[in-house]
Amino acid sequence: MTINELRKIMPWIEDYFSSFAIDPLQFGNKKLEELGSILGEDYFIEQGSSSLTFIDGFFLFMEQARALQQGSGFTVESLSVLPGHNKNGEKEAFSVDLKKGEVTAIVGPTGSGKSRLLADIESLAQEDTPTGRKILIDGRSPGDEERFSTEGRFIAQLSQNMNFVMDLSVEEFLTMHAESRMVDEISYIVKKIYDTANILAGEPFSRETPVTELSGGQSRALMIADTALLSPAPVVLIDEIENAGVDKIRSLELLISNNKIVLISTHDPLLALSADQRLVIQNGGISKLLKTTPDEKKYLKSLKKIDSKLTLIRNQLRRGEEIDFRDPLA
Ligand SMILES: Nc1ncnc2c1ncn2[C@@H]1O[C@H](COP(=O)(O)OP(=O)(O)OP(=O)(O)O)[C@@H](O)[C@H]1O
Repeated sequence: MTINELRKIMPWIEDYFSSFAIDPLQFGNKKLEELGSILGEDYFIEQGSSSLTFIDGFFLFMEQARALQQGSGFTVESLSVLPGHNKNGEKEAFSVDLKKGEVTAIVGPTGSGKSRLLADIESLAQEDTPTGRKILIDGRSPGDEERFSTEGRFIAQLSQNMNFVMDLSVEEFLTMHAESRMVDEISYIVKKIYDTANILAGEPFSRETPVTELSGGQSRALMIADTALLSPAPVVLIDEIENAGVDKIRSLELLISNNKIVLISTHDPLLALSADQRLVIQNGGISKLLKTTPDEKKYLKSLKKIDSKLTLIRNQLRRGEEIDFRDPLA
């Protein structure tokens, strides 16, 4: 195929050419293999490469881009947390298996070690963190490459503070992320994430807002929508969604609907009971694993009513209004 023909089916290959300072339009009717002799070996040596590496690299680039287009290529059926020890050095009693499509809440007093457990999973701990826990993916220990690679990471973490380091608008940020994921309909997915984030956020924001100017709740909402709709990561860790001023139940539903393994550290009864099960952490160690019972699920309905009433009052207070006492729950 000529370079023009290749560009037609894979427009993103232009990036590869530009990394060698080659303008593909200039050689559109040539074949890739001809570039070596047209430009000469010295040209490639000047670029710190060789014509052979240029050709080999092209095929590698194509393979990686294709893999990206088809998602991360990474599916995870289960994560296992093998016992470590609590803050007194006492061994945890059992290991925990987390499966695809399951939501697990992590509950326990302040300072008990909920964030530590999330951090162990995030770093795929191999007995090398303060808890001594070991994390297995689909029953096997991850290799160093999986643990330390910054590319194609399969765990997405939504932490309590979202700090953006780049001064881009919301639209530019989402477009850049969508481009890097090589999705086909960039403007469609950008709009979908933006609309969803605005539904989740307490206060709406515009596409032109610089990400660094978003409030805590708005940036959290943006990251939740982005993680649910664009990130291929099959594992999502959430640290205390409740303090962020986002619609927590909708956020959870959005993440669950994407068939991921979701772990959420929480002090919120509504979130804890929305999960399929909850891990109880005490003094740095996992002490219990409780399945959410049918009675608890039933109770969840009344909790939701109380919660929506609370949200209403919170919004009235925020808007500087007086509280409406007409509702029987008030
Ligand atoms: N098994 C352990 N061994 C040693 N240190 C631990 C262990 N588990 C947790 N810690 C440490 O205890 C401290 C508190 O833990 P962490 O921040 O995870 O608590 P938390 O439950 O998330 O608290 P909060 O609810 O306030 O966010 C951290 O410094 C953490 O590293």
